[in-house]
Amino acid sequence: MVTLKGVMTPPPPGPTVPRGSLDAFFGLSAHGSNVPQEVRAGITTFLTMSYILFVNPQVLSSAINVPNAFVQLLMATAVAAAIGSLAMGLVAKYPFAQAPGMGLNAFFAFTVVLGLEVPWQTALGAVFISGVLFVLLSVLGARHAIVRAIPLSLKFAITAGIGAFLAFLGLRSAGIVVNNDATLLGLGNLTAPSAWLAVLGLIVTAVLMARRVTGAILYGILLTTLVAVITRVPVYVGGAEGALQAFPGLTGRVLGIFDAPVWPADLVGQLDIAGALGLGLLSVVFTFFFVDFFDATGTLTGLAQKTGALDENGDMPRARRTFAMDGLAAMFGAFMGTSTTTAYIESASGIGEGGRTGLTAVTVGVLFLLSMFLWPLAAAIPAAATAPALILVGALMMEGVRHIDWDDISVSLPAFLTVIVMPLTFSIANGVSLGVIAYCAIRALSGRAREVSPILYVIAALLLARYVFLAAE
Ligand SMILES: Nc1ncnc2[nH]cnc12
Repeated sequence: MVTLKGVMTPPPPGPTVPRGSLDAFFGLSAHGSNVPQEVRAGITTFLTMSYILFVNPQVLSSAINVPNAFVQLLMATAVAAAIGSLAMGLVAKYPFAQAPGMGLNAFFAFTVVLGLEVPWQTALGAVFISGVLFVLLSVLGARHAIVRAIPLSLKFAITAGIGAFLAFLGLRSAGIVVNNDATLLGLGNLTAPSAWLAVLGLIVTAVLMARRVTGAILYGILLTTLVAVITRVPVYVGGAEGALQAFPGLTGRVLGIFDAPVWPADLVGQLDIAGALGLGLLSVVFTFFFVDFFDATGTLTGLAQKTGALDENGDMPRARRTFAMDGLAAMFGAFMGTSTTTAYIESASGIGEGGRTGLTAVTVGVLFLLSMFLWPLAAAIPAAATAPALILVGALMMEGVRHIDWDDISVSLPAFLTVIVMPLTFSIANGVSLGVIAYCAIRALSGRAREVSPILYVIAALLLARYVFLAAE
């Protein structure tokens, strides 16, 4: 059995008397934090997730046909991320930022719109309905009951799996791990600019962290960006010259870093909820809901664990509100014209930087709003500069696996599957699913059926049914 004894992070020492209204609202000193620390954490999280401003429009514009689709989608992404992060910071008061999720956007574009030929407006309606379901389950407490039924060993494994997934995202975005037709994955060309920049950033950031420099991750990102800009290596989308034209922020013209926001008028309010309620779309709505549910459950539990916020039972304070904010963000994002907005695992980088309260998420929200003006500057941060943060945070999130009982195969195999399946299938939801199914199956068939919560059996059966159903489609 895994216990939380000796695992919980004790509250950091520090003053506990609120020193101002910001302090009182967010509980800064109670969490051993302060305004500069939270703002620094917010900037770090924003920088590690700012890629979504460009990647989400890239993915969605293949399915959403409106004039000037890329820029309109960029604005919709920025507003959805801003409102989602502000809501999380102000209502749930956790340092968790939100944005349109990877994976969910690809499912939206390639499977639902291009594959099933569902109009994009109807697909947005399906995202909205899945958000409503999510909020209802959260507020009614059903989601909480499900999370409570998940054993602690799997919760640690979920955090570690997300860490592995994050590291994989970083290694992949830097071109250190690449596609290989024979082996699926292989080592990239380490002398390519993106790869060597990321390796440089990784070493510099790790050394700064080893020397306990506060702000190590943020300095690592900024330093790597500076090297990229000074050396003008082709690490931006479209190569060096393409990047200089596409992102005027790189040309050195001070005014070039600003650009006027464009209101995404062709996207806002275009969702077709009535169309999505049709019976034929039930499985699409269910899939959006299911993936978001387990994605968010994994992400939020992992992040809460990382902030040291879980109580002695492994439960998260203010869970209903927190999850409701995730569902609400999905609803609002669909209204803006983007696929499911959800809590971001990249928030772990800001937490690693000391972010403990909602002020971190509020900072991220404000930066997303500013990025509607400053998006050319945000574009100056190459993926190679944020990759080291993802890899390092991934390493930090592995820490919990030491509390898993590796001598008990009924605990270790499900935990191991949870960890390994997330990066290998590019999905948090798949990792959680296979872990839960394996846990129930092994316990039930090895004479320990009663040690598992009945709720977990029901979930495992539903998850299994979903895989069978998917395979039959
Ligand atoms: N779907 C997702 N869930 C959590 N964090 C993410 N970061 C990028 N995509 C994500």
